[in-house]
Amino acid sequence: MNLKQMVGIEAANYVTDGMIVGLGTGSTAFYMVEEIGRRVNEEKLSITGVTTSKRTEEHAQALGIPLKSIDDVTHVDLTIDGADEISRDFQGIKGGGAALLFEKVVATYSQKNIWIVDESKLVTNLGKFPLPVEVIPYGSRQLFRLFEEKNLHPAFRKLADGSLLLTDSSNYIIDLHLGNIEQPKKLAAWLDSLTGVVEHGLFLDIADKVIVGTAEGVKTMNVTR
Ligand SMILES: O=C[C@H](O)[C@H](O)[C@H](O)COP(=O)(O)O
Repeated sequence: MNLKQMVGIEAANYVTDGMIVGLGTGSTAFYMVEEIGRRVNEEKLSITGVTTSKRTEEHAQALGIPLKSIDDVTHVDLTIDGADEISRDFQGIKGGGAALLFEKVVATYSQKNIWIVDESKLVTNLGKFPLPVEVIPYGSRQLFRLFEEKNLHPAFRKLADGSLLLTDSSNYIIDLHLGNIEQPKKLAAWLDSLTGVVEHGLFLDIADKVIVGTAEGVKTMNVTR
């Protein structure tokens, strides 16, 4: 079993009957969705899933997990999702799989958030992983120029064929190659203030628990704030 599978299965243990569960996106969350699907089918676990991307929606549907839109539930009990980087103070970068917007919406309305990662995602400071910024296409080149002027080293996210990636909401992603983010909250506030920016991948003060897959086994860290 690989590390992503280990943490995916471990996190699925926190799901209990009757819960409304946010289902994250990515190669780690994939294993959590698989395990929840197995429990729904084999153990008759009764839950409602709220997905964070079209990809996860298709996956969960194929496994027979009952789903509702975020707009059709009163609350979300627990969301389990991957992350691209987690700093020592449990702040994160997400969106390497372009799902940051729906992920942040579901996380925001979730009473608890668990992140599942392998140990390579744990960092001292955020920023080595390029920070995804989701922008509407109209005016996106102006934002790109602004990021260039500010030496934020922007790059439009592209598909293998060279065309611009479109998110589930038909927006573009500009990745900022920052190297090191010294003040994540300041940067997040600035990005939030920009017209045309829909969302960014700084997930601050969101995680309640981090489950890490290491060569020595699974380690669970509870976040206290
Ligand atoms: O947009 C994608 C999500 O934020 C993912 O949770 C994140 O990129 C981590 O994905 P993975 O588990 O595939 O490394």
